[in-house]
Amino acid sequence: MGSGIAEVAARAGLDVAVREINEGALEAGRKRLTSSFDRALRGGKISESDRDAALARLTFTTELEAFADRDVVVEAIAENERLKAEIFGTLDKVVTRPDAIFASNTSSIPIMKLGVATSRPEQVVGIHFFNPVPVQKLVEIVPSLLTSERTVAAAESFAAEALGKQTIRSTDRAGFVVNALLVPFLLSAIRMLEAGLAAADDIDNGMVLGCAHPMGPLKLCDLIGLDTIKGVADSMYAEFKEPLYAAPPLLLRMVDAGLLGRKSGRGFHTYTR
Ligand SMILES: CC(=O)CC(=O)SCCNC(=O)CCNC(=O)[C@H](O)C(C)(C)COP(=O)(O)OP(=O)(O)OC[C@H]1O[C@@H](n2cnc3c(N)ncnc32)[C@H](O)[C@@H]1OP(=O)(O)O
Repeated sequence: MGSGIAEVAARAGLDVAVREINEGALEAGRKRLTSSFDRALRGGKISESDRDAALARLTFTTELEAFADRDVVVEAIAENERLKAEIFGTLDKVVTRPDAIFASNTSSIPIMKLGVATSRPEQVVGIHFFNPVPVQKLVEIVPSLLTSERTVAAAESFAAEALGKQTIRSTDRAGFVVNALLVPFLLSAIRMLEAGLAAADDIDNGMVLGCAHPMGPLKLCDLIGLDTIKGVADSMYAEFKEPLYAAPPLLLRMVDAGLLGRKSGRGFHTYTR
């Protein structure tokens, strides 16, 4: 989702620094961004000169130090609490702006856990985007118990006024608003497939043609990434101990097998990249 967030911010006229863990990941991210810009160009959503201007506003780096002077930093790494807390601890040391906003795009990890990894928990907030970021209008704004009202207002203004998204506020509970409703539905679809009740295409067609969903639940799992679904389910299960949030064995096996959905070429469906 990081590339989608960077794209939306650059198209909105902001100066954006993108950091990836190594050169390979950086190149892959740059390619994703370029092809998404090209898609917007083909679809007539952006002119060639606006695309070039947006691309010129993006810088790519492997160094976290590039964020020293930033107003807003949005973390969008894998759903792993330990890694996210480590990144927030490092960002706290690296970002020199005293009033910077430290945001996480986490779907399910408590913002409080990330806030207390810094010396500035009042400046840490959830800014949660949805896939595909350039298309979905919603952003969830998630203050922790220690987030200041100034930070929440700045996060809302960043998402709504700067990026043109629509915001809702959520309490800092795993899953927030949308995933608390969506993830049990997606896990139910996986359990239905696992139980042999119906084929993947039939489950997907059922919800698309019967309930007018834009895509079926198994295709949506593939779009989000099966590792991400597992990470979100694990966080929600850890928080509430509700069986409906427990990742089904089929999901666990597919993640172990590297069948992660669109990004790996195969999940519940197969994709050509
Ligand atoms: C896990 C979490 O924490 C959070 C989450 O992300 S939960 C997931 C939330 N997302 C969803 O539920 C997605 C539901 N699905 C959809 O909205 C749609 O199926 C979809 C937008 C993904 C694709 O739509 P579609 O009609 O099947 O395909 P398509 O016609 O190719 O695309 C529709 C539009 O979206 C654009 N689009 C599709 N994928 C895109 C992408 N990856 N990037 C940019 N634009 C994209 C297309 O250009 C097209 O735009 P126009 O209508 O202006 O031409």
